[in-house]
Amino acid sequence: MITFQPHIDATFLIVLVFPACALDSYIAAVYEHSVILPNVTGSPVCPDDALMLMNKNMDVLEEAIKAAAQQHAHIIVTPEDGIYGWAFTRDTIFPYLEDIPDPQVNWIPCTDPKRFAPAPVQERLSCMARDNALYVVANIGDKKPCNSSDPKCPSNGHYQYNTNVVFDSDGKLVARYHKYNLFMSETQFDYPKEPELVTFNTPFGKFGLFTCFDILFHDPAVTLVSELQVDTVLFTTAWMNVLPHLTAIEFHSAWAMGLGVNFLAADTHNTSMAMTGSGIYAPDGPRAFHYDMETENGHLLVAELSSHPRLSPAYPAAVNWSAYAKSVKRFSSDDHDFNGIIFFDQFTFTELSKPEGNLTVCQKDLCCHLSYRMAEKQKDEVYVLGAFDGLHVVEGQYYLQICILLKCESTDLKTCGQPVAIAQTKFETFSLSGTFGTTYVFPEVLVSGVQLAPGEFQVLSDGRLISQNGTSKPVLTVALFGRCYEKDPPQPQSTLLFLNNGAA
Ligand SMILES: CC(C)(CO)[C@@H](O)C(=O)NCCC(=O)NCCS
Repeated sequence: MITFQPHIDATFLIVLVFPACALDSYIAAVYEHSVILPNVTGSPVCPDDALMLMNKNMDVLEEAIKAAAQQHAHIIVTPEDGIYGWAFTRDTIFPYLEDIPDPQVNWIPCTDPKRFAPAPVQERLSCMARDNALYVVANIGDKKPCNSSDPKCPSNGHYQYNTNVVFDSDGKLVARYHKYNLFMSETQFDYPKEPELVTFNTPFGKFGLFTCFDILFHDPAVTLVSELQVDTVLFTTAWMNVLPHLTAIEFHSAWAMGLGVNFLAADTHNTSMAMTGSGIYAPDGPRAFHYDMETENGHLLVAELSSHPRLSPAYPAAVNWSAYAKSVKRFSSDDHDFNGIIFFDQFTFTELSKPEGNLTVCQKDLCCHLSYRMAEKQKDEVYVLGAFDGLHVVEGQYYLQICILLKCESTDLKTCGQPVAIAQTKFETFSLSGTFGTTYVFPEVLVSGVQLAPGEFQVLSDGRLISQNGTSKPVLTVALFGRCYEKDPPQPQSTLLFLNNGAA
């Protein structure tokens, strides 16, 4: 605090010389928001009605932001589509959009609201950040005028972008990111011509941001970490959970671990769309997470993180994901292999028929090895080990290599791979590995009730995902989710491609 005193005191000098002292750790908050949706209309509403709906959502976000500030949070992330929802056409979303300037203009909307007016949403978000003295991350819609000299200019004369914005603790706009990998239903938005690598520096580390479906692809997500070396990723999402391997908390925590970054994931909450699952994840495991399919309530998470997780002594040395698996021979024959489907992909499975054992299952270039011991083999539960090496083509195209241990939906082997949320079987130990042809592997562990198991498993430098003492809750899924980005079709994937290939 600068106090007005006639002499220059020590506090004043420190503030002058170190305007922001570096912090070794900071307090992060994410808010899972149960978004108030507009009525579905065929024609656009007027701007006042659009703002009224957005203000209702911002009323709720403001309470969460105040509560986070009371718990001394330095930054809070709020979800994708959290201010206006998602059921739009290009025309009906238009009244919800604002022209969001490049942050280089140095703008505090709260103190200078008319400079790029009309911008009531940016003004209010900026004031929430300023009044509560913390960074606020939100997802809103940007519109950018274009004209007929641009052959790609949409017919309404505007590009429309799904956009993350960040306001610092003075309320200044410090980052703007336009979503690149739009999900199939997002026909209301355009994608930017090139993926944007958006970062900003704070006294508590370097931050990068992207949105939802971006997490499945190389750009900008992987580049932000591997080349721009961000410490923490800010992630807004409206994630529709897919068991057994693509639930929000499971996949987002695995991405943080696989790439070795902090990851703040704020999910929209809407149980009818299977949207729930937010978290504060560090490279060595989750610090806080939330999954709730029982209520329609929002939920605030607050936890402390290291500002530079890669510098911490606990940070694991680089992992060679295939070292162990390539050094051993097959554990078991393929005599009892069978096929099954996980989320439209045909896996090769083999059953864990004994209470303990060593198994191998292969598909194409990928062999997966499992060593395990169950606490007790339950008669009414069946587990399998599975392998998949191929291009996933439904709701997007991306090349996968996956090793997975999962509980089948029933004792009928035909149900293996179908969603199941509850289990009874505890494992005393497991060790899973695979002969991956990629360095991008995300280690997943999901336990009964769709929960995470912080601190109950680890990755060894030879690529084994192990649990020495088992997890305290019964196992749903243990997986090594590998991504072979170089085998993907070109990015980004247009809506047209989804229309041609989208099954479901
Ligand atoms: C898990 C996944 C990828 C399976 O296809 C899918 O269910 C999913 O959550 N996709 C990302 C959703 C997204 O971008 N939402 C924003 C607009 S509604």
